[in-house]
Amino acid sequence: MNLLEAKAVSVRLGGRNVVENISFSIAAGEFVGLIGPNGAGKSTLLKACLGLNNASGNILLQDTPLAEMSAQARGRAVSYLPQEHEIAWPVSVRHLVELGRQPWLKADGGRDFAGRHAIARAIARLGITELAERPANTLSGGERARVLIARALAQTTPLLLADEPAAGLDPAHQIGLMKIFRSLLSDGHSVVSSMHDLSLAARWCTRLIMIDKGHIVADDRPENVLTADNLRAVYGVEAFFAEAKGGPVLLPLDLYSGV
Ligand SMILES: Nc1ncnc2c1ncn2[C@@H]1O[C@H](COP(=O)(O)OP(=O)(O)OP(=O)(O)O)[C@@H](O)[C@H]1O
Repeated sequence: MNLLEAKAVSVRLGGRNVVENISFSIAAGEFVGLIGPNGAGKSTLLKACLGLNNASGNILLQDTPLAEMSAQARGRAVSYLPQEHEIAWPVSVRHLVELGRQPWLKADGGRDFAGRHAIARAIARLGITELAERPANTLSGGERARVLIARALAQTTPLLLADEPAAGLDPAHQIGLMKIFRSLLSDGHSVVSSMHDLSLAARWCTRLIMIDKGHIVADDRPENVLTADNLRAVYGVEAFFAEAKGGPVLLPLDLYSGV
């Protein structure tokens, strides 16, 4: 069973196809990096997989068409970390993380025992125990990002779709986040995450889907996607590649001159 299947998905915005005829599937135990330049269609594709925009084609979550699922069933199948980290209200960090349990709350008001564990685990994993009683709208950008990741993890879904989750995190927290995502795979969970840091993508993802102008240009193991040719053609950059003891290193060095 696939956790997610996208079949011929297109999204039309502002009079043009921003995502065009994209198909892919996500099995259990994958960490898929969604990469591509600004405006390539990554966020739009993630939103289409959640039913958040007016997409054509078919999306299936665990073999069930998204369109036939209740909001609660969707919330139990997939969690989402949006690119925007706006928190308008002075709710406590703990309460914000607790909101991740919404799809699991019982209509009879019965206690969500699994939820208590999930919330505590998510708070510990993201290292935000000290922040738990703080109003979430007073946090720094990186702290806010970690709180929202904790909320998504508290949802305990088999699939997490994350839109640039590493943006705004310092290097230690970026690596910590990559390790958390990788640790989810051993439970059969999967993560699909848009990302701009190609070194993180090369090192931590099990697979990369490279998008350009609304199309998939490569979908394979990181080393087969992050080639000099693809980086020139899609990003217009020349990059330095090396193999360090801890994994691959990829550093964009200059603009590709096209000669
Ligand atoms: N509501 C909208 N109306 C018109 N065009 C839109 C709308 N939303 C997004 N777009 C356009 O669709 C294209 C894809 O946007 P999207 O946010 O999916 O890109 P992205 O790959 O996530 O980019 P980034 O890396 O900059 O976050 C962009 O050119 C964007 O300007």
